[in-house]
Amino acid sequence: MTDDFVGRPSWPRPYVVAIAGSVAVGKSTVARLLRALLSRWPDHPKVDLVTTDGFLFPTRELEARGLMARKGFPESYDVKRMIGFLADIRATGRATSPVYSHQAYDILPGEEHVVDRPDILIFEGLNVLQIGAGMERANAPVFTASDFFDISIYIDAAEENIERWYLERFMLLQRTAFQNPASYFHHMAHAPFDEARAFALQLWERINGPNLRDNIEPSRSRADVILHKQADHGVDWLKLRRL
Ligand SMILES: Nc1ncnc2c1ncn2[C@@H]1O[C@H](COP(=O)(O)OP(=O)(O)O)[C@@H](O)[C@H]1O
Ligand SMILES: CC(C)(COP(=O)(O)O)[C@@H](O)C(=O)NCCC(=O)O
Repeated sequence: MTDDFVGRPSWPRPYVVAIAGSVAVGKSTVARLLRALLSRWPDHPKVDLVTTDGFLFPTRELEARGLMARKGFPESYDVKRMIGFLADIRATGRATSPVYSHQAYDILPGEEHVVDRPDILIFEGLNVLQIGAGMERANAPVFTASDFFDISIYIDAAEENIERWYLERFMLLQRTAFQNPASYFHHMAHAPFDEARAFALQLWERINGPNLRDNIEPSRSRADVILHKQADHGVDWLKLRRL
């Protein structure tokens, strides 16, 4: 009755789990594992997973704004659309998100991921705990993504390990995904090891490393849970802020 009066949904809304952390720290691995584990619980079988790379501006837009070397930085995301997505999930349990392809290195035109009343939504991305630039300004956002989370988990590790995981993943992709002529990095498919590694190191040193230090790590203290990984990906400690 009260819910009818204030216009809240009378069905149980999705429980939203946010997963944050650096590029290559293991967010998608943890998210997929969590999804598989939670799906097994008999009382909430429907678990959906959405990644925030779907809310990156398309390459065309990033190029127009001079942001191709700032991919993953706060200004490279359509934050308004992302908050709108989360607000729709809260209000109706249903929403659609654009789809990003690592192969195309771009948003896929015309494709969307439809979320339809899951019991649990895992919302994964390096920016989920960021509060947006210019909070002091008159046009400061009314909501931040965290307003829509039931629990948030920050995956943490020493930067030297994350950088190594990034380089290892790049070298693995060179032997596999980059071999596909449709891959954005196909020009690296046959590069000698040292050249490919130097290329990946530049991406880390110019984009992902600075983004970790300037924007991602500063959001860590907002997480409910910090899960710290050691060099072999094993979790050596876990901190709970509040539950
Ligand atoms: N538990 C793990 N054991 C072994 N390798 C892992 C583990 N977690 C992540 N990795 C590897 O580390 C790299 C980064 O993980 P990924 O989940 O892709 O990170 P993110 O989504 O944060 O960019 C990948 O190459 C992945 O295979
Ligand atoms: C799309 C991303 C911002 C998101 O990274 P993710 O959280 O999926 O690992 C990142 O993969 C990226 O493209 N960074 C820019 C530099 C690079 O190509 O690594």
